[in-house]
Amino acid sequence: MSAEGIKVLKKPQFDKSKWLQMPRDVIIGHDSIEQIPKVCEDLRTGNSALIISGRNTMKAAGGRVLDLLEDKYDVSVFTIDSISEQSIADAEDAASGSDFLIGVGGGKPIDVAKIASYNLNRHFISVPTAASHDGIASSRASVPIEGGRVSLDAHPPIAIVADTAIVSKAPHRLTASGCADVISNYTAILDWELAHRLRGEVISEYAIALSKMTAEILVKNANVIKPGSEEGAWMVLKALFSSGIAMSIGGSSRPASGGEHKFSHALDILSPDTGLHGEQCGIGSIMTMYLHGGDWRWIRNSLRAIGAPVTPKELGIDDEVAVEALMMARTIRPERFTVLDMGLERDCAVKLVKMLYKD
Ligand SMILES: NC(=O)C1=CN([C@@H]2O[C@H](COP(=O)(O)OP(=O)(O)OC[C@H]3O[C@@H](n4cnc5c(N)ncnc54)[C@H](O)[C@@H]3O)[C@@H](O)[C@H]2O)C=CC1
Ligand SMILES: O=C(CO)COP(=O)(O)O
Ligand SMILES: [Zn+2]
Repeated sequence: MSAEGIKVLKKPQFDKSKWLQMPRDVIIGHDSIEQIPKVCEDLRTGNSALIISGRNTMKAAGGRVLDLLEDKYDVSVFTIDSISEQSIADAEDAASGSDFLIGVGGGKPIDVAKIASYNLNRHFISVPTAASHDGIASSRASVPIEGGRVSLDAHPPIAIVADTAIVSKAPHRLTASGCADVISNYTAILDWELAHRLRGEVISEYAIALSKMTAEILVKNANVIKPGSEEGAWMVLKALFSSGIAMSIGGSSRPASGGEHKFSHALDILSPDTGLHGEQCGIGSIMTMYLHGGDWRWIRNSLRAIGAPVTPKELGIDDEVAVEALMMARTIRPERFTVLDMGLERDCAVKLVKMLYKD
C-alpha cells in the first residue's frame, strides 16, 4: 500500500463518520515469534524494516526477530532508553528509509514505534515482550511532555505477534502490572460516565462494555496468572489486546484511562522510574473507586491476588509523594474530567492515602 493510500484512509470525507482502525493479523501463543516472516509476507510489508526496542527487550525477543528476518529483509535496529519527543524524532530519522517498523518491548518501544510509523505513514508490527500494558494493540500513544502527558491519536499495529513463551519469562512484576492496568478500567469507566453526566462528554457504550468485560474476565481468571505460567501470560495478553481494542472503539484512551492514570502520570513526574505504569494505575484505582463510592476493597483484593502493589510503600514511594500526585493529577491533561478534578483538598488526599493501609 502506498503512503498516499494510507493518508487518504486516515482522512474520512464525512465529518460525522467515525473512523475505526484495527490490527489485521493477531497471533498470540507459544513460539509465535517464529511466525514473523510469514506475517510480513502475508501483509506485504516491503523489503526493509526497522526494529525499535530497548536494551533488555532486544535480548528477550528483538535479537530473535532480527535473526528471523535478516535473510529476506534489510533490517536495522534502533534502541531507545526512554520515550520522549527527542527519542520519537530520532526513531523517525532512523526509520526514514524503512518500509515498515517493528516495536519490540514493553510499552515504551511499542509507543515509539507506533508514533514514528504513524508520522511516516508506514505500518508497524507490535511484538510485546511483557504483558505489562494495554498499548499492545491500541491506536493511541502516551507521551510524557514538560510537566504532563499527552495521549496522541496514532494508529494500531497492522499485526501483533505475542509469544507466550517469551512473555511468561518476563519478570512477574511486569505481568502483575499489566493486570493492574486492566483492573483500572473499572474506575476509568466510572470517570468517563461521570464526565458524561456532568460535562456532557460523549461516551461509547460499546467501548465501556468491552473495557468492563475485559477487566471482569481477567479478575475471574486471576488464579492462572502465576509467575512463569504461559497460560497466565496468554490470559493477560488477551485482556491487554481487548482493552486496546476498547480504546480504538472509544476513539480515545477514556475506556482505559481516568483519574487513576492521571495519578500514575503525576507519579512519573514526581518519582520517575520507581513504580511501573500499571502498578501506579492500580493503586490510583483503589483510591478513585473509594471516591466513587464503589467497592474499593474488592479492587485492592483483586490487585493483591495477582501480586500487584496496593500501597505507595509497596511501590517504594513515600506517602507524601502519593498525596502530592493526587493533588497534581488535575493538572495532567486537565480537559480529561475525572473524580480527581472535583476539588480534592489536601487533607482529603492525605486521608485517601492512609485509607490504602486499612485492613
Ligand atoms: N499507548 C497506549 O495505549 C498505552 C501506553 N502505555 C505506556 O506504556 C508504558 C508502560 O509500559 P511498560 O511495559 O510498563 O514500560 P517499559 O516499556 O518501560 O517496560 C518496563 C521495563 O520492563 C522491561 N522489560 C520488558 N520486557 C522484558 C522482558 N521480557 N524481560 C525483562 N525485562 C523486560 C523493560 O526493559 C523496562 O525496563 C508507559 O509509557 C505508558 O504510558 C501504557 C498503556 C497503554
Ligand atoms: O495507559 C493507558 C491506558 O491503559 C493510556 O492512557 P493515557 O491516555 O492516560 O496515556
Ligand atoms: Zn494504562
